[in-house]
Amino acid sequence: MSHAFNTSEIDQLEHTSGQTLYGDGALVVLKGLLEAGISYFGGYPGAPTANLIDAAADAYEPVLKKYGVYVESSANEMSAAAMCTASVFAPVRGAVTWKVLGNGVSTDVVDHVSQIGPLGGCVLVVGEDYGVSSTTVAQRTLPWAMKSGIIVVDPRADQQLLLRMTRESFELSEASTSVVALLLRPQLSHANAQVTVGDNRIGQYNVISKLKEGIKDPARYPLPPNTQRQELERYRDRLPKAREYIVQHGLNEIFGAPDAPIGIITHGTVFNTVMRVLANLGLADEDGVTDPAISVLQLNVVYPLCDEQIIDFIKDKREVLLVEEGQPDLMEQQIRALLHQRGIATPFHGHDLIPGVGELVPGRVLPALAQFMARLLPDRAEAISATANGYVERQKLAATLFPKPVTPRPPTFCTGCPERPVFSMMKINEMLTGQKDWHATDVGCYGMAGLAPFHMADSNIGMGGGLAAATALSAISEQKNVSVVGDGTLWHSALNTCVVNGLYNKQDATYLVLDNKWTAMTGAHENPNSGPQLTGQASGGVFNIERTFKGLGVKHVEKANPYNFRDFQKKLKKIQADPDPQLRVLISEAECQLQRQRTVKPMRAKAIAEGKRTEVERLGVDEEVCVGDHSCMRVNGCPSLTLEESPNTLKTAPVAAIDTTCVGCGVCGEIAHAAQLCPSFHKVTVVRNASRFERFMQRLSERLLPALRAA
Ligand SMILES: O=C(O)C(=O)Cc1c[nH]c2ccccc12
Repeated sequence: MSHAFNTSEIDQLEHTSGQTLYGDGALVVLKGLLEAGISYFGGYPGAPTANLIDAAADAYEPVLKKYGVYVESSANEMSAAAMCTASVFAPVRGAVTWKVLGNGVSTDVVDHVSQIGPLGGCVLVVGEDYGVSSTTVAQRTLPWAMKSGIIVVDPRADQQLLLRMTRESFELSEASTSVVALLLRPQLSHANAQVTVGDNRIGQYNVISKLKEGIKDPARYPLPPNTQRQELERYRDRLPKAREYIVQHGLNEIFGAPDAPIGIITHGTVFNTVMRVLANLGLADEDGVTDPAISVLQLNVVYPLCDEQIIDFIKDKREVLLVEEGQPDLMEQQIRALLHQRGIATPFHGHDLIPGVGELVPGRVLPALAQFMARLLPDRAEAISATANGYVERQKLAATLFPKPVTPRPPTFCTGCPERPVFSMMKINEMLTGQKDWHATDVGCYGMAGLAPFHMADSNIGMGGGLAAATALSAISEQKNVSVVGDGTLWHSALNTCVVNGLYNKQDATYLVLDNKWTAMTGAHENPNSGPQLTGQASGGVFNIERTFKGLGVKHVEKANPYNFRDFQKKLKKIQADPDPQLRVLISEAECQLQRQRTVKPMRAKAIAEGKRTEVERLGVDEEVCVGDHSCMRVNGCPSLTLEESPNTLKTAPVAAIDTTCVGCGVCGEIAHAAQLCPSFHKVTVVRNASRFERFMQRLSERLLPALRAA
């Protein structure tokens, strides 16, 4: 199925040297991978590189297949990492992708690949997100990579450079027999730009032109005594070769005159923030040309650091400021140690001036940079401080221009989402019985149950670890455990981590499996449960959740449709009342509503255009009947359900109203009834291309109704 890219975008992947490509960072990286001549690509979706998986899926049939690239949607990050072994035992290039938190999932396998060292370029495209715009844990890839001898490429936000760095990552990997992590931050993956491309290459060995056999070399097995030798070679030979490549090929860049008296060192897309702030302070122009007093060393590779390059940059400067984002501040520690070791006395600043924790957005860098520059450029100090203060003042002023604080809009379940009724029911049960269960959830849409109006994700600890997070709690607490997992996370890792663990250790818990057929939260990706593979090819397995649980020996398995409130409620109560102290499973089965609408809407539009009769159901609220108690909303949170001023001036409370985005799932009406009998909800059937008889009846009632009202 189509993911995010249209045909004209994908066609550009075959553009040749000198032609252009317009697209987002994911498309640019995929072009770079083709220019590098990869033989395999895989990964597990996660923001901010889920769109790279989309691009590969959309490009598979028209492009990647022709180039003989093996493409897989890996079961999890560890599977993806394990695939990189192809580059260890054959001279083939390949790339895999995942988000920063996936580093941990992949670690054991990546550590082995990295220790032996790949023969063909091996690149991990990691979605870096220290600003947690799409992630739960603030984390840098750098410390993880350093402990495993993985090279880290962290390009500034410039798509042309990103294309080059994607290709160079493979060269760098081969030159140093090392794994390379190419950081793709949201500022790059989600920004569109035009780039000039190169020619694609076809890998020497691939799906079409196959390798005879892998290189069998017991001397490279990661077992002692090879292990100790590999560790020695990694630090004695391989990383120095990486440094050599980085310097010789100018992967790091200097902006401004290298002998300018004031130096700034930065990395990744933090560079763009620094340049923006310098421009705001009048110390650079909008094109990034800095004031003659300032030069900037941009590290597009943050590990390994190239000692001589850094020393050369710093040694004759008056002062240098390192603008490093986040913790641990490993770049700062390394540079400080290096300066100390070489006896270089240039005053060096870092997190003593720059905020040490959190994303370095312009507003946080500006005061620090202004203070640093004003001190070093006394003749311009007044102007710099005035500009900086002006920004701060204007920010304060802007805040006062809003009459009230802006209403917070936490993310929530989509209109018609089949997961909402499950939490509504549990919330209503809690209200009616006063019994508060412990809800250990996982990573997925259902994690949003932790937000208003449910507050029902008591622990949300890592992908695939939800139920397991409650094993000790189940044993040492009197509270009942009701844990929740989605189908995507179940097949990613929870099946082993939670289910096998819970059954083996006889955990007393109710496990709710929200089976919506998609890895929905990443932007609707295929998982074993969805049917075909990401590439559209048929899957080789049967992934039946109910049978899987029964096969593992779960005695009590129930399955229900969450839109059928009464039946679901009955089964939920039954399973919770089961006194047997072991794992009980309730599967909630209904397709992700967004995905369903993506199939249903075009079909409906076609039917309407063909003059066929169609029906759409919508819910409505009778504003005269609604008393404004909002029981329909309090345990709901549907984005289509909102408030309107009451038409009745005697009723002061705003009434409930449903907008036209309603998909007619009926949950709000059910909730209103379950929470308190509510007569104001009604269902409307919108009929298109109505039959003659229907139109006749409509005209008749239009004529009769006024007469009846008058009577
Ligand atoms: O939707 C996302 O981007 C996620 O956070 C999902 C996800 C994918 N792989 C992971 C590994 C650890 C934690 C979360 C994820």
